[in-house]
Amino acid sequence: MAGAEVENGKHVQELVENGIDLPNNYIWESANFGIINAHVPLGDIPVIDISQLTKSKQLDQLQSALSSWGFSLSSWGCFQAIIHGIENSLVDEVRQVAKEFFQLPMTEKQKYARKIVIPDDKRKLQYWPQNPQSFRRILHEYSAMIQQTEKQLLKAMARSLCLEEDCFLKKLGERKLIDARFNYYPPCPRPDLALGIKPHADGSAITFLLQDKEVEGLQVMKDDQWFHVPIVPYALLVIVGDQMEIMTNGIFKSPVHTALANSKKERHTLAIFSTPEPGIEIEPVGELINDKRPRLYKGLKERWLSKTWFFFLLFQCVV
Ligand SMILES: O=C(O)CCC(=O)C(=O)O
Ligand SMILES: [Fe+2]
Repeated sequence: MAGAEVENGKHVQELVENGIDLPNNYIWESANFGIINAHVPLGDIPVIDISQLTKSKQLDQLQSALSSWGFSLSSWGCFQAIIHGIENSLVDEVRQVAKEFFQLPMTEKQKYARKIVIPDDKRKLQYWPQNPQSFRRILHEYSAMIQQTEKQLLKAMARSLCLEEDCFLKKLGERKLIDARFNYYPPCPRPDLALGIKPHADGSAITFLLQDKEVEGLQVMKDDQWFHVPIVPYALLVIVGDQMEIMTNGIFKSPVHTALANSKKERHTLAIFSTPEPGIEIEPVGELINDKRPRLYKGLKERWLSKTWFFFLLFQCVV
């Protein structure tokens, strides 16, 4: 599914191509999240070697990156995964086809536009671009690798909470979904006024975010303060999603994050969202509910309220 904000029938990419100034309804105003600030402190986001998650040191790192116990100890809810088993060459290929896709004429991109992509029992290959030609092969390989990493990670996350290692995997169901969203942020005439992506928490169980190789823009909120997320070459930013927050009864928090636009440079990112099997209602793990920690649900996080400066492409990869 290709998706975008549309202004007078034009996508933001076309607004940029036609040299149109920022329309008023792209101006970001929020009572809750304040003004756009490109100069926030650098976040000390943990960097974790995924290949070592069987070791207790890395498991402790994982726990401290993700676990918030009560009010005294808060966590990032995300970390930079390195040595994740996905070859740098494949990551480069993914970036390359994403760039090529967004450079195609709008009419070509719109061939893949769908209002909704309903989960089915097979990959929705017909909605995946055939142009660039290697797009399908590369996305297929990449999503298969991500699935392996995800499995390893979900087990480690469970172990870090002293839970049976398959417990999250079981809760998400045998037919959980993997969605891939290619985000494209064209240069924006007023990045001080319009956001790339508005503050939100992901509705997934976990998200694997491949950041742009060079152009920064992501900010994450911790203790009510925004932090800038650095680019770690070839790392995947693993972000706790709302479903994981629910499964862990609020011990792992899904962090609010946002992406700024850039006045000169375009920016590409790829978010892979792992979500529960459709129809499954996610509940907290029983062992994480007790007298000290009653069953806790966070309400829905801030939803998408105003228009944002990006263009995306969403695919269902694996079921
Ligand atoms: O592009 C980014 O840096 C963030 C993307 C994101 O948060 C999302 O797609 O949910
Ligand atoms: Fe997100």
